[in-house]
Amino acid sequence: MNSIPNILSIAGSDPSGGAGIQADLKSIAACGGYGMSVITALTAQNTHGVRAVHVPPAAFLVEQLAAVAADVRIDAIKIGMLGSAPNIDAVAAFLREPRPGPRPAVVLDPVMIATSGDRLLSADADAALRRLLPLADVITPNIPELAVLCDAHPAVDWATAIDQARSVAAAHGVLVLAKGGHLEGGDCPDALVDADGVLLQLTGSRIATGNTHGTGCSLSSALATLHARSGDWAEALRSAKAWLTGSISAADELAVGTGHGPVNHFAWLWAGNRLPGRRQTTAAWWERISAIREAIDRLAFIRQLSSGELDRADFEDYLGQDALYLRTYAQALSRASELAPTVAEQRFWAASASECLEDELLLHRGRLGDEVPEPSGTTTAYLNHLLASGTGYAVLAAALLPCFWIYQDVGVRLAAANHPGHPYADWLSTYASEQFDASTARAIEIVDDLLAKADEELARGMWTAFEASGVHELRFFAQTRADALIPGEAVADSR
Ligand SMILES: Nc1ncnc2c1ncn2[C@@H]1O[C@H](COP(=O)(O)OP(=O)(O)O)[C@@H](O)[C@H]1O
Ligand SMILES: Cc1ncc(COP(=O)(O)OP(=O)(O)O)c(N)n1
Repeated sequence: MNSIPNILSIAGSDPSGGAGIQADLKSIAACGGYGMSVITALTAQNTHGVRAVHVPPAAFLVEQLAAVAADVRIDAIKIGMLGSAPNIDAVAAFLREPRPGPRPAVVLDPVMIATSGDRLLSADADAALRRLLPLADVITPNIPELAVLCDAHPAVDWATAIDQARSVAAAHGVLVLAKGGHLEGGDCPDALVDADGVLLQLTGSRIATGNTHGTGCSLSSALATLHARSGDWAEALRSAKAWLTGSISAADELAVGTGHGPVNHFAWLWAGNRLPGRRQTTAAWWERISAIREAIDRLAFIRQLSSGELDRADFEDYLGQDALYLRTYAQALSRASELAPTVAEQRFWAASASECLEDELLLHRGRLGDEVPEPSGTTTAYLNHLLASGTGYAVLAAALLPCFWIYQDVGVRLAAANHPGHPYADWLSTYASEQFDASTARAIEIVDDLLAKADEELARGMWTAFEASGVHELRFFAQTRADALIPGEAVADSR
């Protein structure tokens, strides 16, 4: 079970290790992620400032992005120094590309000028950067960058900074993290702001140190990583700020350069602090059972049903087991209705049970007559698993979900393969159902809500029930003669 999110940093290199991708990779690791870095620009800088900047052709940035995305699941993206307008456009195109799986959250640190005063974005790139802003979920400008984004003078007080953040959020449809690092005074507040105002404000005391090189890079990477773990911006910001404060407090323990030195990224962990646990979501579960889903798609039964080559006797075997399955599955749905804490959820499960029995009558009896086969060992094992999960609502809901979700997902491809002369045209036409799509979405929503409220032990139990049902789905589809695979082997191959 993989609980370490993959975080992609798209940023420039700081050879002194305090800012840029070097800071990003340290921050991602310190906050519990696996860091990857696509490099936009090389700087020659140290703790005193930037001596030179080299921006390679945007085509090479495109190559790097494509190589990573072709192979690695990306759970979140942090964007830092982009250097040039062509680089910005290349990143915008990458973010717009459709790809399978949940969309990664994007944190954009609109790096323009280093605290040392050196430019890190070419002067002609401001317009391109504005076009990129709406593709991010959160942007993290410092006070001077915020001023550029709203064509105003840099704020000299916190209230003005918040006003500017609100106007940028409204103009670009993005959350803005306003940061107080560049203000005078003993406080160092940060606030998450949307078009309507402050969503969350965190106060903090200014730590008396000159070693704050790379704090912006570090904070934005930490935010992306912690959001990938928790799924919640407010929670991610609280944890990121606590971690960064610890890292700034311990910055003077390092002896790196004689200027404006870096923060101590691992001090917080070395002091024995623990990261918050990763919050689970059904989207992540769905990813984790991708091998099971792919194995289902590879089954001869599915492929032959899709092409129309499936032997009629194999089809009838499947229908017989499906009819038996649906009867007891309806009991498990009714049990969920009995356990549901709200009337809305009670009604949802009860309606699903009723639809399931109607399907059994309409779809199966019409084709099979009154002949009811014996349940196979595979069918019995799946049903026993569902009935045994009925001791608690959350675990039962998680166990029921794959039957909605996998059936709907496989059904999309089967329905697409249908055509007027298809030998199983009437059966395949039952797969494209907007009503079933809506029920699947509702079941996902219910299980996600339950997961958000579950403690670690319950979440583990829910995942175990969900994964087991995924395996039972595979075995169920694999049980006809069409598949030479022994179901146990198919499952072993898929995990
Ligand atoms: N001396 C400091 N003490 C505590 N927190 C600081 C200090 N300097 C910066 N921070 C925090 O570091 C983060 C980055 O802030 P800021 O310096 O405003 O951005 P940037 O590094 O992008 O210029 C913010 O969370 C800010 O509150
Ligand atoms: C390569 C590179 N990227 C970004 C920055 C700017 O760093 P930031 O975290 O905004 O902090 P300061 O060091 O400017 O306070 C950089 N210097 N180099």
